[in-house]
Amino acid sequence: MELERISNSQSLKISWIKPTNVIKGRALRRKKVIPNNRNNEPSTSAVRKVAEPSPVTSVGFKNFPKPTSVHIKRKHKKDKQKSSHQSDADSVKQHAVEKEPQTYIMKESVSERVFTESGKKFGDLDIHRHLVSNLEKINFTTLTTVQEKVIPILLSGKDMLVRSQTGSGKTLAYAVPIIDALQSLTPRLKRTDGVQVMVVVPTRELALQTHELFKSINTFQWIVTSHLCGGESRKSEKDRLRKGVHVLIGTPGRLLDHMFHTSALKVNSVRCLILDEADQLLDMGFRRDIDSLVEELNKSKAQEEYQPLDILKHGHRAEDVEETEGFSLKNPNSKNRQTILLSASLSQDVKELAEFVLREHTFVDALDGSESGESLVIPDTIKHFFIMSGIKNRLVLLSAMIAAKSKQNSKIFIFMASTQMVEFHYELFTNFLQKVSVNSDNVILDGVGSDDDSDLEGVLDTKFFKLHGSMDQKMRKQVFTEFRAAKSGVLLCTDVAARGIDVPAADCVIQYTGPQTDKDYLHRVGRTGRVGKSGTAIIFLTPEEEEYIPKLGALGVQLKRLHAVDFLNCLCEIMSEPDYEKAGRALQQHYENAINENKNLRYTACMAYSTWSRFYNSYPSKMRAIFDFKRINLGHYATSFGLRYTPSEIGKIVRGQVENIESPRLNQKLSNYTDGAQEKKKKVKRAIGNISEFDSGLQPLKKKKKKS
Ligand SMILES: Nc1ncnc2c1ncn2[C@@H]1O[C@H](COP(=O)(O)OP(=O)(O)OP(=O)(O)O)[C@@H](O)[C@H]1O
Repeated sequence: MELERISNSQSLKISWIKPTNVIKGRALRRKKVIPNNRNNEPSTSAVRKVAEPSPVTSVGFKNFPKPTSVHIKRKHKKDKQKSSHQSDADSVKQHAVEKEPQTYIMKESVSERVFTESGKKFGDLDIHRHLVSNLEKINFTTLTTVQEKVIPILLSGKDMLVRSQTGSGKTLAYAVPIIDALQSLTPRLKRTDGVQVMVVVPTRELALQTHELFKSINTFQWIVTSHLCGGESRKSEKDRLRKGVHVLIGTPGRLLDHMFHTSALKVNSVRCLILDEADQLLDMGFRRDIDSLVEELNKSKAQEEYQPLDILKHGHRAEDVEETEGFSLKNPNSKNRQTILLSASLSQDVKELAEFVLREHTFVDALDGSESGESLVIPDTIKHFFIMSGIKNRLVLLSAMIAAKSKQNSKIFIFMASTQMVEFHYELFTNFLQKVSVNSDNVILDGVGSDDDSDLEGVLDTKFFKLHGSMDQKMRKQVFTEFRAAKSGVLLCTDVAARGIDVPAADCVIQYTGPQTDKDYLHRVGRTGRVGKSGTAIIFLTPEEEEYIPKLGALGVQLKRLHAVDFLNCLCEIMSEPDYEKAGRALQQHYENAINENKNLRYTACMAYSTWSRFYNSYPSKMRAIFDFKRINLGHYATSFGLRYTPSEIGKIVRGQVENIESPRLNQKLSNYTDGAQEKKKKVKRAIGNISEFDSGLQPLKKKKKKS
């Protein structure tokens, strides 16, 4: 794949295999599984670097913009030689006037159009007019490309494999024809008729979200929709099922659980099975559950053929019914079940699943012309950026970015490696960033835990949310619903929020920890730029990880560079410090002090660091050359968790061997201040009492001139 270096923005598409557009029947034959993309990955050496190595400074925030500042003790010899000639003279300010950022782009890139030129409307479809008017009421008037292609085929009763980019409206593409088909059944559906449509999705949030969409478009009160997703009381779920459900949405485990253990769940009349987000279902290891689910549906269907209910309903036994070629949702006599598989990417696994669950099927690709195939397409409304900083500065840089984005009323997803990492940053930001405040003498006052919180006002006009798999279901539901409804906010999350989740107003995705696979990158960024809206995706990289830029470039994702200084400036206001470097250092110090003084926060930080390092150590082999655990400086990473301990000391704390290490190492490079809680409290008190004499450590904050 030939790459060239350009500096403008273009649309993007990843294409691994020569594409075809619509393949009828069993075109996708089972093949020997070849690890995804192995042979097509470009040699990184064939791709020119994003920026020439810049000289390094090892002091504080001056090394923010140095993409190649590499000071790692455990580095390989070769690398050492390479970096030894780099001088230590660069600075943020110098960097700010650097020439235009460079980007990589695949020579031929195409994009998927969300809406077609035809401008076809829901009103043009042969569906119930009440359904159309309700869709229009909730602002669904024009069909998206995938809807235009999928709805007629779905209504014709064929099995289908659908590939379309994130945020292209796949859910509505099946929800509309399903509701229309169910409303048209005669005699009208009764509660006792059992489940007619089963929708399988990978996560609880997605089950909830999909159900909400069904509820919002369903104007026919006799059609009952519901969702099962685990984490809720099984009893209340059973009660719901006993009353009768027609469209049942759920995660594979919970659906199977009820199919085996809830006699009231009647699945022998399932007419349509939807497997949504198929790539994620497989990535999450649900293949066996899906196989069992399909087998269970088949078994109950076979039993149904001899049940008297069938004779009562249709006046004859199912075995007497002439089997129609191709199932129709609208045909009550059909013995076939229609199955639809939807995915944003087509991996070999997805194709194999398609072969297992689909009968003679149609392949629908939302890309125009014959340019589709085994590809993963990202909306071209998303602009991709990377930001590179020294490892030690990551925490402050993220804080600065949050501050800058919250000024713009952004709605942001921030992806992190682990549950504990999300918990830690949530605690830290809500208590020590959002409430960080300085008094009239420009001395930092802590958030939680300070003697007098009354002076503190939130300095960030944003709300923090957290979402990860270890939260209980009620909480997850609440957070998800609140974040969706919020006008702006910051969601700290694990990959549990990476796929399928639809937060329409989300305009920014930040990947604070790199993705484990390229596909994860694409799904994460797919949380923004939905249905034609614009979005920004930013990935944090360290100099050691810079090879990820050309790797993504080779896949058609062009990354532009962002500069730390643009965000750090926002800290000046928060920290009341005109010099952004000093403001950054002060914030890091503020965090470190808070963590040092607060036992619980300290332990959470240690856990976060520990789980992050396990995550980093478990990158799949294909990514390990870039995210290489052996090359990173773990001590610097400890600093980025606000910890003053060495990695081995952190290990002891996590294992419960010690609660605290008495004299934690001082972060000399970031710290200009004296350490210690007592000392700091004294200083704050002196400042409050208008004592002008400060310890030299606090001088940076004192320097600022009084506002007139
Ligand atoms: N025809 C339409 N007109 C306007 N908005 C639409 C239309 N169809 C869907 N949407 C909106 O687009 C957003 C994305 O839809 P949806 O979640 O179905 O996308 P998706 O393709 O399933 O994405 P992902 O692959 O990330 O799950 C939703 O907010 C949905 O309400």
